[in-house]
Amino acid sequence: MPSNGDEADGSDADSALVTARRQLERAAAHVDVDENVVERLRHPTRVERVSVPLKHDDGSLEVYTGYRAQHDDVRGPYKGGLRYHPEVSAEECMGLSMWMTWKCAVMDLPFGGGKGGVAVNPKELSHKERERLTRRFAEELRDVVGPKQDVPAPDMGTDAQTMAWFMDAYSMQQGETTPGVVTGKPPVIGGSYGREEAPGRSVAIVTREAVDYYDRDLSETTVAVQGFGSVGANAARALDDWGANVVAVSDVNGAIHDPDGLDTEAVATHEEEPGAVMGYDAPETLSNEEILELDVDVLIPAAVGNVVTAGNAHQIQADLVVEGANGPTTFAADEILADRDVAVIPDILANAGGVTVSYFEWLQDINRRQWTLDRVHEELESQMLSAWGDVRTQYEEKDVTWRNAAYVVALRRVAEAKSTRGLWP
Ligand SMILES: NC(=O)C1=CN([C@@H]2O[C@H](COP(=O)(O)OP(=O)(O)OC[C@H]3O[C@@H](n4cnc5c(N)ncnc54)[C@H](OP(=O)(O)O)[C@@H]3O)[C@@H](O)[C@H]2O)C=CC1
Ligand SMILES: O=C(O)CCC(=O)C(=O)O
Repeated sequence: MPSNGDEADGSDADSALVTARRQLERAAAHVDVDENVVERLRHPTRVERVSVPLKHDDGSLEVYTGYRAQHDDVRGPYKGGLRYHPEVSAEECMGLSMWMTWKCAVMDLPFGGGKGGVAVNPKELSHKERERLTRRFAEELRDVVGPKQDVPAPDMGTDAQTMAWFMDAYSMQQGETTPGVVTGKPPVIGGSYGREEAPGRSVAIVTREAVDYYDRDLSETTVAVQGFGSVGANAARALDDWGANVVAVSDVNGAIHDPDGLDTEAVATHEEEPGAVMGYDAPETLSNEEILELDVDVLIPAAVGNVVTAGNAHQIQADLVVEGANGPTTFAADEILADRDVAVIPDILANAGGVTVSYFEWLQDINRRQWTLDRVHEELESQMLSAWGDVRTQYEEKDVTWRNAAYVVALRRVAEAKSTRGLWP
């Protein structure tokens, strides 16, 4: 049985599940929602745990463990990424799937929340091994996924190619090509233009809006981005393009810093060459801890969870933190930053461009149509501005943090859907 997270010791770097539950309970105090609904939402509907045997290139066999957590589907099919990372666990997937429920609701998308993955280090697998692992994982999940049931997408350690293999394996089992079973595919097989850059682009849009909200000028704003993968690199490049001064970025090996601004197009991304950021000729290198404490206006943690902690929250010098990663701020750090008046724009709003363009992709698949990149950008911009406006209204009306404001928007929508369907009083 997967752990339900109740045994957590309350230490700073809690699991995603424990943090997600604490955030839910804190936000529920600001919404008029039945306590039974809140109790129900503390638990996922289902967690599928599967064994994924992989025959390595050298003929040896290793059995990995894979998961798919399905949190809530009152607003539509479960939706969320698949992660390949050694620390993937049932509890992590449960927490991440809760965040997906709120993310889809904040964006007003007709989806619920899901998340899954395999506990594996994809960097240790060859291309062929990753393909065999993905095909087998898709076979094991065949009964719980589907275009109307649960629609996976890329996350850390997976990409468009992974989704292509997943879609092919699922389609072969169904006996028909089923592009809508996953999103984040290459455009040639039903993927959407712009999906790859979308979470980073939404981080950039929300950063731009927040900078404007606090009466700053983007061209005079310095930015540090931790993580130079799908989310971090695209956020950094969009902000650079829109005139911000991106002075530091990092990957797993460390950070590069140039107070005069980096040429972000010239820094190799995780996709172009994992671990290559330090190869850029910058005046200064920093550690991944130091980049978080750099004297910048905006900090964008876009790598892994639990990096802003009670241990460093007092040292964060940025007065705006925009969460590119899922769950980069611990519960305790969140409270410290709030006390210090550091604005934290939460993951469930900031990086929601990924799932939003996934929704566009799902629509394109159902209708067998392909949108242009310009249309995707336009629709994403409009959906992000609408969600930003909804959250800003709650932020101002309720005088709460940006995270609580986003939760208020999401929780109301989910609770209302439950009561309208007659699921709860
Ligand atoms: N992809 C998506 O669609 C979405 C992803 N997210 C979230 O964004 C975050 C990043 O995902 P994504 O960009 O897809 O992942 P990628 O695998 O594309 O990139 C991750 C980046 O973080 C770096 N990194 C890995 N571990 C560490 C570490 N311990 N310290 C500092 N840097 C590290 C990697 O370095 P290296 O290149 O050296 O490996 C890489 O640059 C995750 O929390 C994910 O859940 C959120 C919304 C959508
Ligand atoms: O595109 C999607 O369906 C989900 C992306 C995701 O996993 C996330 O936003 O964390």
